[in-house]
Amino acid sequence: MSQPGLEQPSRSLRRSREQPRCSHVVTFLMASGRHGAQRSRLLRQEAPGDAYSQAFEEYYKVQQIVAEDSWHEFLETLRRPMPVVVRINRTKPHWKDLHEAFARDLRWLPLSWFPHAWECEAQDYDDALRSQCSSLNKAYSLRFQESASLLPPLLLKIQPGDLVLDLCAAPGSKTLECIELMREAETTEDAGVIIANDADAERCFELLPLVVRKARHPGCAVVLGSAAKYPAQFHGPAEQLLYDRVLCDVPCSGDGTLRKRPQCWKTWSVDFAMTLHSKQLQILCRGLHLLKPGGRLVYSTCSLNPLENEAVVSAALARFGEDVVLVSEAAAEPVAAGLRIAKALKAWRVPPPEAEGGAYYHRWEEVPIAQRKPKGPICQSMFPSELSERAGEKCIRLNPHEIDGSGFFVAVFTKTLHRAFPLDIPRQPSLGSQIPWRARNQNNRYVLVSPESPDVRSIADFYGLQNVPEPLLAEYNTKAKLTQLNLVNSSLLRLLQSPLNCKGSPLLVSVGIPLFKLLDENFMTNINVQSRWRPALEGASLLAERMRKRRVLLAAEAMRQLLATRLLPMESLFLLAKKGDLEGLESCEEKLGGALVGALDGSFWAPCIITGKGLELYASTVELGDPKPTLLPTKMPEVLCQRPQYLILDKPSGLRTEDALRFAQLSSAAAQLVSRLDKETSGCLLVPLTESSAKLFTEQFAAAKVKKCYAALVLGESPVEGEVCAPLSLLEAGGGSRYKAFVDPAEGKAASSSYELLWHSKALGGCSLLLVYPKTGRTHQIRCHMAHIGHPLVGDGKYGAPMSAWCQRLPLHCLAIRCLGPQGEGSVSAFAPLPSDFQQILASLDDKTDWQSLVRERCLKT
Ligand SMILES: C[S@@+](CC[C@H](N)C(=O)[O-])C[C@H]1O[C@@H](n2cnc3c(N)ncnc32)[C@H](O)[C@@H]1O
Repeated sequence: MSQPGLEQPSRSLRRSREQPRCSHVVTFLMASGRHGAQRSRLLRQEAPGDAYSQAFEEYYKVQQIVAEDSWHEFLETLRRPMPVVVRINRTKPHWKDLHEAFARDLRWLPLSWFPHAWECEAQDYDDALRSQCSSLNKAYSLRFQESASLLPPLLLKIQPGDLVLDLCAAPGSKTLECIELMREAETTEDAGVIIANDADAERCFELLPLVVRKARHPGCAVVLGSAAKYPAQFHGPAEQLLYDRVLCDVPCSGDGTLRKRPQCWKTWSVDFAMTLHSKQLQILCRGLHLLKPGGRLVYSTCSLNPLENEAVVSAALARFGEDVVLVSEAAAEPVAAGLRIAKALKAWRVPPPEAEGGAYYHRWEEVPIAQRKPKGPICQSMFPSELSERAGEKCIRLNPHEIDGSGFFVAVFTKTLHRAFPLDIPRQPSLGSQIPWRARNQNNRYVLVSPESPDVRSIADFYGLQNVPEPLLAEYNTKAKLTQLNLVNSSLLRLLQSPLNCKGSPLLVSVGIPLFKLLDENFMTNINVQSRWRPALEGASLLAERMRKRRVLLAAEAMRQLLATRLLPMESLFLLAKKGDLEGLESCEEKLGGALVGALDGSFWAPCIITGKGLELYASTVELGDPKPTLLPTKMPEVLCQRPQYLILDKPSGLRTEDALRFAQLSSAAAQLVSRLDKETSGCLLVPLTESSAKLFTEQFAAAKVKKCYAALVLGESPVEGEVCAPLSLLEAGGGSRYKAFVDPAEGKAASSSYELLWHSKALGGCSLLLVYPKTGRTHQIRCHMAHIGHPLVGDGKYGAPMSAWCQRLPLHCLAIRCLGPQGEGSVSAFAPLPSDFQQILASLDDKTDWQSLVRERCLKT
């Protein structure tokens, strides 16, 4: 699965999927003893949007969708925010740069089973990262996609040249993923067709074409129509056109995605899923009918409900008999690469309608007539059958707590035999070279146009186009005026020309890649007709290869200016040309009209118009994106000391200890954690690089033999020196960091810290700079001990200090560390100078003191 030529991050850096990330929460809840109920309530109250539904819990407990001992973990996972997952678009020229930027950024982990997808914990996904990723998403350098939803296209196993039908495509994430997979597998540019169908007109017109065109695939068409009635098409009088791959990502109740939409807990109901079952079954059956023998169909939902999943699959198996089979080992490769899948259900029960209440039904015969379709919501196909055992064995469930994502269901079918449905005999004769969709519905606006037609010739002359790309479909507006030329591939053209049979009239919403678009009538009224055609963004790089005229190249700085200001004035064009920063202006004989503007290295093309003002950008900069997209550098630890057996890092505030470890693992895969610093605390972090040094350091930490010195800025005037001996326990708490320590004389673990006062000020309400020497290393020890003696750290809201606008980080820094080193290496020691953000806080109290020297001298003296 790895990409040749690009180094993959080491496997050792990948998070083990065997250890769910919420395991500490679960362990905590299970081991919570007498405080258990109270703490569990605490968590529930703090869950986003009060994420709780009694009906949900009752229903899924009856259905036994997870093992009893996983129930709490399952529920708690559904209440936590999800990690953010992005998939890098490998059809973009600079995708490797972006991939490497993700690899360098310690906040992101690669998804082991999907190449070039990256995952970031919700708490690390701050506003700056969100805005960067959202720009990259708009420019289609990457795509946000939940990890579970990456699976269905992968399991389609798309092959070069496949005909793919995506029956429920909007908003188009999986269509895009299919196109990317298709491109990867393609041997020629022309191969492969994907039809993106959806029944929602608004999504189909407004969203889907915009999304799928981002992939610039000439073999992609968007169709508006009901999946259950998707038309049959024919090669000849009797040979039905069948698809190699069909995706049925059906509309569903979506309760697998409650983590993403916590507001839906409130509206969750048993009845909703019941209304969807029949529609899902119809869509799946239509998909199976349109599948080629030997082809693959993937049925998927983001629902947890067996009525939408296993029941639909069992019913379809019953309808198609031996003609279709479920693929076992469908997810073998992703599983081998680390994806955790769960077995599907073999048995389930059907609930009575919510308003009726009562016991759940085991068998169809138990259902009262009034509750059976058409009077009631229940139908026979909702019940398990003798085929459910087989379905349960081969279908795949992705459980939220096992993948730390959404709940998902996937079934993969293949077909052994195609039987024509009597209704699918063609009623319409072939229309030769034309597109029969138009004959069935005049709203279908596409007509095949020859490159030799006068319209196309005049555009080709204006732009000096050698070899007009073809086949071309002309798009007409409602006034029968030609407004757009689209490039399709020959496979898509063949498919669109095949006679079709349908009662309704599906609508071709968009086809292929727009190459040229007609400018609006009100724009530049003084130019001639051919100048009114401008290159479209989607076809820009394809046209640039063939255009001999109206193709302008800009140096990087001039390109940046054009993108920033959207206009390069006429005077500056001549100046740029004189300096050699602009080429090709002379090719725009007819000065006004469309042009393509590219970076000098040819990697980036943008449609423009030359107007009386100058060169104007005619595309959204958001869609164009950054010519060389990347991520801003993240915080990295510094290496204070490196020996074969260990590293001492200077961890910046804001970086998690786990991320510092991943940095250390770049030196040695055996690096491990034997101590921690809070995310907001900076300073010395000792990381052993071998098993023997890990053992040695662990023993010393346990025996309180590791000497540490911290700088801490606390509230109030502290005594000149002192010692706090107060046993500590941990309580789960909300906010970014999950734990809170509290002094617990009865059951706490022994903890002691001594301190000395370095400096005191009455400014800003009074505060003291201390050197603190923790003898033990309990979680939040210094923060809790200082709060305990009435001097919490400045701004440390978790331990009772008010927020301080002038103190933007936790003022706690581990200055020095010392302990016994591995044999032959003497003692281990390092000093981490006060970081600049800590110094700035001190400077806002007193900008005359040399804080660095003051702290260093006192620390090293002791
Ligand atoms: C789960 S979403 C599909 C998500 C999409 N595959 C993606 O990955 O972006 C289900 C889609 O089915 C569409 N839909 C609902 N009923 C339909 C029908 N009868 N035929 C086709 N599409 C339908 C909805 O409009 C919705 O866009």
